[in-house]
Amino acid sequence: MMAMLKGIAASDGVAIAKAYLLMQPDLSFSKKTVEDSDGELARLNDALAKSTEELQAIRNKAAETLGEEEAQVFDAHLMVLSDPEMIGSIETSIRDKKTNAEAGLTEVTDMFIGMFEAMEDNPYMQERAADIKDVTKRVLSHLLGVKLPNPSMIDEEVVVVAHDLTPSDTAQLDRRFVKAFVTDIGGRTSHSAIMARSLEIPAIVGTMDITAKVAEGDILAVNGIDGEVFIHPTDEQKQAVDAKGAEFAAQKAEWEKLKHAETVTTDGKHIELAANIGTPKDLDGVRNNGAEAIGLYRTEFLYMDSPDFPTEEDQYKAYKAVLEGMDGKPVVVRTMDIGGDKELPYLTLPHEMNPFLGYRAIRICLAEDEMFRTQLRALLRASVHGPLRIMFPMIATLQEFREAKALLEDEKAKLTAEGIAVSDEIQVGIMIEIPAAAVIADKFAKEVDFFSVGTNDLIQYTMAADRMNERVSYLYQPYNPAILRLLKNVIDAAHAEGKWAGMCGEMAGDQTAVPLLVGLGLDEFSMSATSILKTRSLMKRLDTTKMAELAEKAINDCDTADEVVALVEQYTK
Ligand SMILES: C=C(OP(=O)(O)O)C(=O)O
Ligand SMILES: [Mg+2]
Repeated sequence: MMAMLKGIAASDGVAIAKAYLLMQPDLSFSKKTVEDSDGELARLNDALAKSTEELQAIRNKAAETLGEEEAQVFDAHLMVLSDPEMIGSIETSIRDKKTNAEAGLTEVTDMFIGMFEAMEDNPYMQERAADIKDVTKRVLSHLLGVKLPNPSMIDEEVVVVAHDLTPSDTAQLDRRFVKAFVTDIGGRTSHSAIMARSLEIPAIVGTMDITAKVAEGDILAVNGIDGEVFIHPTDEQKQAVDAKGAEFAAQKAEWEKLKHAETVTTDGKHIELAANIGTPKDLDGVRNNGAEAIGLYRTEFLYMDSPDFPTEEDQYKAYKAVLEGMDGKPVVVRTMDIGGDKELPYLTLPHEMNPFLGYRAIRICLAEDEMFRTQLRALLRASVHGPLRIMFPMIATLQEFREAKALLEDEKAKLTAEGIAVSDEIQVGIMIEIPAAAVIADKFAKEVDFFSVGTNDLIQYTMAADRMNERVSYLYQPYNPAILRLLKNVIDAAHAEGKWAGMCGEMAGDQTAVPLLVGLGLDEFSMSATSILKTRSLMKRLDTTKMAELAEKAINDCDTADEVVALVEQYTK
């Protein structure tokens, strides 16, 4: 029997290629007494040499594809490998204690890691501890003869199979070679899934156990449209997946024709279709998909792509590039939203039971106000290069908004006093992604210039269903009447104060949600660039009066999400 696994369809497209397991191998070993110390020392030297060679190759590849600065982290690893004090101590330990190389290595590196980690106030030493941990893993893998995965070194066509992919793993994937990825865990709004959609890499998440069912090199046929993966596919299964791919390509070609078209409903209402980006490099995709604006620039990726906090100048350059690249079209830049599933290697955050409910986004920014001020200054300086809209994430209370806005005003006043030009037209808004803010949207609407609803978080907080957890994905219900009522409250509150309401969560590009959102009067829809053209195609078939009736019925008459879906189908037939 050829196995078929179902998961959550996270990024459209199909692929047939062999599996590349991106998994941490088992690096456990037992400590042994070995009389032949010379033999163990030779094993150690061999593992050190192989690790050096491997790291040099990874370093060169990183310099080539990501730039010299990004490659520097590997220089730090190479330095650990050639540190005479550490290597000398490992050799002494192997010889004097007559242990195997694995035990000698970890005894010494554990000691250094413990010592550096204890220097809690010294970020430099914390980083050294992380470097030593990484290098120890690599040397151990050679001693044990197992493979450490290196996503950046993939140079043939593969389907990446992993338990989970972090956003930084995903950023390293080279789409020339990585034809798809499939994971055990995750949800449609995990950041790796969102990134797969912008990179146009077909993806399936939340299969539960693909890593237990697939071995390195197994052929996989991935249908990212329906969330199906075939292990050792038969010829018929391959043909079916290829046919699905061809059908999708034909549909994409149809949508392509709308690249320069206006987004207007059948009754002539214009709706702004915007794109979400993570870096200025995404601008090509934005232009190729005919976006009318940028509705969300997730600036935390600028921080994640950098070996240390990006300087004001680095940030200014990135924001300027995006504003200029959009050629006069509006750009919503969201201030840093680290935390949850997005981590910074150089910002040690406390380990938390519930990171999505913890220290993240604006909460960090208001506490680390110097870091925040740097970003605000960079944004204010960039504001002269195009219509900039600044947005604060994870706002729960009015105090937070006021405090953030006051810091912005303060930096603006300082820049002006220094004679540096700042635009007077900057709009300042917030993400609505915490139910508390959605409920008192009327209060916020008096003070902000706009709202952008972050449904990825708003749904998880409202339904108490982790957006990353496939086990509760059945509760992650964008069409639940509870969510629709919250959205109505937010949109109506904005309009009552003459403000605009947009949405930059994934729901904005969800084809079942779009008719409802048009009916609720949402002004701006921001989504992965790759969803724009199909959404434009859909909007051009909708009538706003009919959709308003649909939305009203969904909110007042439907009891469940399923009933809402059935109603949408009836209204869009
Ligand atoms: C757009 C959102 O922000 P992020 O996905 O980055 O949390 C959201 O929460 O909907
Ligand atoms: Mg969010």
